[in-house]
Amino acid sequence: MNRHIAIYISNKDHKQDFIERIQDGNILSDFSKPKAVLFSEITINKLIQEERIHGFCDVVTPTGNLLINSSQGERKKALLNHIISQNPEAIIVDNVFGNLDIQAQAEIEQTLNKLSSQVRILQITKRKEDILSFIGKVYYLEGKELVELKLEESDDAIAESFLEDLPKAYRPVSEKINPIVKFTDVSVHYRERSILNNINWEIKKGEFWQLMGPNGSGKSTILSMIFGDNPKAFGQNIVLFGVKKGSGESVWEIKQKIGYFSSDMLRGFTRLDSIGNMIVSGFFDTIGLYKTPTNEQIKIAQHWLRVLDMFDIRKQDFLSLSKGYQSLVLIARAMVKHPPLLILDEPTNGLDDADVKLFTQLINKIASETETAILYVSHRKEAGLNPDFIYQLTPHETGSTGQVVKI
Ligand SMILES: Nc1ncnc2c1ncn2[C@@H]1O[C@H](COP(=O)(O)OP(=O)(O)OP(=O)(O)O)[C@@H](O)[C@H]1O
Repeated sequence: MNRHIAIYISNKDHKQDFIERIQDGNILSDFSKPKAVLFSEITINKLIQEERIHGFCDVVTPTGNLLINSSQGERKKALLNHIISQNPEAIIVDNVFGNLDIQAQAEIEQTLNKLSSQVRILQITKRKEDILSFIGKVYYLEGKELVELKLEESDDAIAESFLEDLPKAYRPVSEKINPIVKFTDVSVHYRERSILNNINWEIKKGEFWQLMGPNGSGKSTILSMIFGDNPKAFGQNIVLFGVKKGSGESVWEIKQKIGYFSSDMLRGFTRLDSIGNMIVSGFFDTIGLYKTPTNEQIKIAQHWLRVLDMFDIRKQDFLSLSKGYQSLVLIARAMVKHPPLLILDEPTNGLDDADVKLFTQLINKIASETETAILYVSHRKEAGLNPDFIYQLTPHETGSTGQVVKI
């Protein structure tokens, strides 16, 4: 009999609590601690905490960098190698492919496949397409009970959502701000390692781009030079919104023109705030509302609430929403000021199948109804999400080069 099982969960299932119940032996006792080891971003975040406190942790990356200075993929591969070296009886594999590039996904699937002849594997997944090939039975949660799922019989269709038009531009994107982003011969090194080599790239008004590249190829480095205050941007030929980076504009001025959403943000919000306040706070780039919004700002935020069909629950606590609905609110928060550029950094990581479909509908709507350029960074090509162009990074010894892939 096949000993390996998957549990297909949704965002309503409170994954972390569920995993803790398993680890404590309250359910599926073959996978309790210390028999089973957890392969999850939850483990990686705990290890990074350890690094912050002690300056090191037991998991060593191939580059020798601390986990905190490693790319998402490097972290995951390092954790899996560490787990294998511990010779566990069983492994709980959570969100196995999140943040991994196509090659790393294949490598990890192969490693787990090999391990599956000696080690029992319990996969926890929110995406059907991620279910590992050697899994025997798939279950879902009904309350606290596990019920077998017949994949071929399950129906994932969702209704058309977001029927109301998006609000008109708060401040229309000026004709003069074009291109929105321009990199000319941008190269980056960390110590003696070359990361980016002569990147030449332009994002024009209203364009929808996907930035792709293997783990560690420099995607986050590019984003941090646009959105963050990465010192590596200093002295480079980067023009953002018509102004050369480093010529006097503050990070705050740049952030005013960018809407940003990353799945990591879902972990960052802990304070109690209403859904409505969360959206309005996007005008001020703050978490929580400290300034009094103008009537116009309130009207636009209310319009977004209606688009999301959340007007009637606007006073409800943001944290009471499922992760998928929190993502939609945070995208509205990023868009409320109608920025020239919307950055979506691994936005679907951790979302379930139904929420990804809602996300896709909302992003397609933003792409078709606004002048905002979209920069979407992900390894996944989500079905139904249609960027105009892909900018592909290809790693070399001398740093990654980039090329535009026509779709
Ligand atoms: N502060 C730093 N010091 C040293 N090396 C760094 C630092 N920040 C990033 N790197 C290295 O630069 C490389 C590019 O990292 P980056 O996070 O930009 O890649 P990525 O394409 O976003 O990867 P992923 O898809 O895995 O998130 C990695 O090898 C990483 O280890």
